[in-house]
Amino acid sequence: MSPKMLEVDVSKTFDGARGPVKAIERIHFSVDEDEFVSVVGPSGCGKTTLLRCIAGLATSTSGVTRLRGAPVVAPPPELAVVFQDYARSLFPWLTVRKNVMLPLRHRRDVADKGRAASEAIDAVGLSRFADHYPWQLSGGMQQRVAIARALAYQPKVLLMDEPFASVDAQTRAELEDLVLQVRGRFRMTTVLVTHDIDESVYMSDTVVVLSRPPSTVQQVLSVGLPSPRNQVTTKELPEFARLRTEIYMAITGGRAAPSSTATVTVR
Ligand SMILES: Nc1ncnc2c1ncn2[C@@H]1O[C@H](COP(=O)(O)OP(=O)(O)OP(=O)(O)O)[C@@H](O)[C@H]1O
Repeated sequence: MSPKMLEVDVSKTFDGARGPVKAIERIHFSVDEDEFVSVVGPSGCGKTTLLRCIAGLATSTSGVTRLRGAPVVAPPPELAVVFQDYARSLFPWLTVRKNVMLPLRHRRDVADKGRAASEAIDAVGLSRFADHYPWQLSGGMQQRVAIARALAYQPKVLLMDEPFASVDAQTRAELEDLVLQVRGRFRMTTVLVTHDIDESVYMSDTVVVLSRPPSTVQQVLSVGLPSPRNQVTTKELPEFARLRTEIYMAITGGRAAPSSTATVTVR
């Protein structure tokens, strides 16, 4: 049997000022090729720490993450990360095109780097702005640039840490749909960390629900909603409401379920 695209097994204890801080007891789950997995959980349960360990940007205290069977000990070349803070992840003195091309300098296997950058910029709808600087763009457009940069890199695995948290609700919905479109086109395995339960259901094939810290995997839910997803009709489906309620109940330990219309965010 061929290995999973990602086999995540992370435990993490930090050296705090007042002794060890056990952030992650043990988080263990796997991700198939081309699968879209969201990770949700209560505030401070270690979502960012988990993503950093999967990306090889931090080391697990015990356990190991495997990418196609190989242990991740440093950031693997076939993996890209989109962070929440687009303002800090883009270089203000470089144009959109140059920002997008920057990581490609390490990719000897991408023959036509200019074309890869143009295709990614086009995919996020920013062709007209390729020669603009980030500070000439809105927040949502800057986050599109960060997504384009990850796409141009042509990663096998895309990790995203709260990528839409800093933009307004309408832009957020647009970016969610953009990621769903390009994910299919670029054939990527994707792991999304989010506070937003609705977003996790809307975007994913699978939702991994974490417990309070020191965190473990509390529940893994398959999302069988039809694709392509639609911001209105998908969210009206009874199955969407059932899943969001189940996740909400798991995270809050059974407090009253949300109404069917409010967006559910866990902080
Ligand atoms: N470098 C560090 N040193 C000590 N403790 C840390 C460090 N980084 C994170 N922690 C602790 O580990 C726990 C998990 O933090 P993390 O940021 O991964 O959680 P999170 O789920 O992403 O948080 P949020 O929901 O607020 O985004 C927290 O208790 C945090 O204080």
